[in-house]
Amino acid sequence: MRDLKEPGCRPTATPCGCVKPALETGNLLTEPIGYLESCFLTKNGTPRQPSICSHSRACLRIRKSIFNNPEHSLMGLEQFSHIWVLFVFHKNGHLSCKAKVQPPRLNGAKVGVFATRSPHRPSAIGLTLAKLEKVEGGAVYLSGIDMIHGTPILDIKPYIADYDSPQNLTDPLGDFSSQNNERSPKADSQPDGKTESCDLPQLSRGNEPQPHANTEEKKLNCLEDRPSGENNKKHDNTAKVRRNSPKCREMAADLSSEPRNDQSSSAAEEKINPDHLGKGISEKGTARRLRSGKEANSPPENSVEMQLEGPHCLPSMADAAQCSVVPRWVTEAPVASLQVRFTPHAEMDLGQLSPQGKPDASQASFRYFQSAKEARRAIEAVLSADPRSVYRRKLCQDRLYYFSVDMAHVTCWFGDDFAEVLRIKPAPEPVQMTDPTESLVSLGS
Ligand SMILES: C[S@@+](CC[C@H](N)C(=O)[O-])C[C@H]1O[C@@H](n2cnc3c(N)ncnc32)[C@H](O)[C@@H]1O
Repeated sequence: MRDLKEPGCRPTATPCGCVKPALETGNLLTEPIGYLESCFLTKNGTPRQPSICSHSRACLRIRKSIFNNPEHSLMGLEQFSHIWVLFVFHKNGHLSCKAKVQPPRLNGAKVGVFATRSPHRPSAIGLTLAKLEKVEGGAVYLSGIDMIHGTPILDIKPYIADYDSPQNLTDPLGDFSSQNNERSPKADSQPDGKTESCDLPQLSRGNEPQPHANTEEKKLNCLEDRPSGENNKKHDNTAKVRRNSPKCREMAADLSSEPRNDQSSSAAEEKINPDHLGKGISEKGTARRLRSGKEANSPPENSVEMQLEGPHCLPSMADAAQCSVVPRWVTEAPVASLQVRFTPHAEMDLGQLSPQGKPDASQASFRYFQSAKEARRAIEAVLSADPRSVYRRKLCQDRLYYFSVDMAHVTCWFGDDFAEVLRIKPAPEPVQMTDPTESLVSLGS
């Protein structure tokens, strides 16, 4: 095998005397294709993964400095339902070099940064799967996002289930479709020309294509290998619940993390024993969480390691190649979803924020949400996933929490298993997106 030498930081000279292009060394200076206009104004209250808040919305306008005719670069994209968005965590404050981080889902326990979706990573690059609402000229309209207003976008690519979802690569024995004696077409054509890839159309699904659902399905295929008929039956029911609930998708999604905070409590010192990081399909725990958020809350924080033990399904590497596997600490993390309630005052406040397009002179109006009801749903989704950092959750539990989504500036507080919205005021105007003259983004340190 050829020796791969560390390329070092400096560009090298080629025989012709030119400087070796940055692409060769990977030391990229790249230019954002655009800056996101997002309903989330600050990091506070921005969901940790796109699946948490399907009502969240954003717009990306391709910059004219990238393509003279931005609309040309988007031709054909409208035929896809979802796109990958690559972006820079530009509000991290500094570049992070912590090898271990503390995902909020693990409530203080640490894990390697590359095993998480933490924004704090050596190359501050984020990857989000967003729903493509529409393409209009040189602009792309998205929903289900987890990026803040002004985020520099490096690239977008279509989501193609056949390429991007491991279970679409093979069709192992024991999958649901064969069990039901129905062969499912790989792709269903939709009237609008979009192609929706779904292996299991006979199972009930939400209103919108759910790329994440495929991952769940493959996990279930693994579980089918379990010998007990009873288990299989249970799992069958679970499968249906999981597909129908957006919460299911959210659970596996929340792997974001915070940089280690030395002020945090001793629980933050909890470490995950690598021996316990077994890859397992955590059907049981997931079902338990779905049945009762409170129940899921019950294991004490220091039982994280215990929960990592005893996987229900330990696929071999061959199995793993056929299905998407996540460790149990992702699906069985000790942080449950919260109940969300609004005080009468907050309800009244919300009613006073008028929907977009029908502004009352005396009222603020939403830019991204179509109604106060939609805004309410978004606020509920954000809060039920508990957007607080581990530090805030543990040491500042009784402090008020603020965040802004679209035109709503929300004040709330948290109890043990609930979040209560106290006030909703008009948020400050977001910064207008203008094309900066200097926009080269240096990736990494
Ligand atoms: C955990 S990251 C996950 C992002 C992406 N889905 C991924 O997996 O790479 C999402 C969090 O990053 C933070 N965030 C979003 N946009 C950001 C930006 N432009 N700069 C810094 N932090 C950002 C928000 O606090 C949000 O909750």
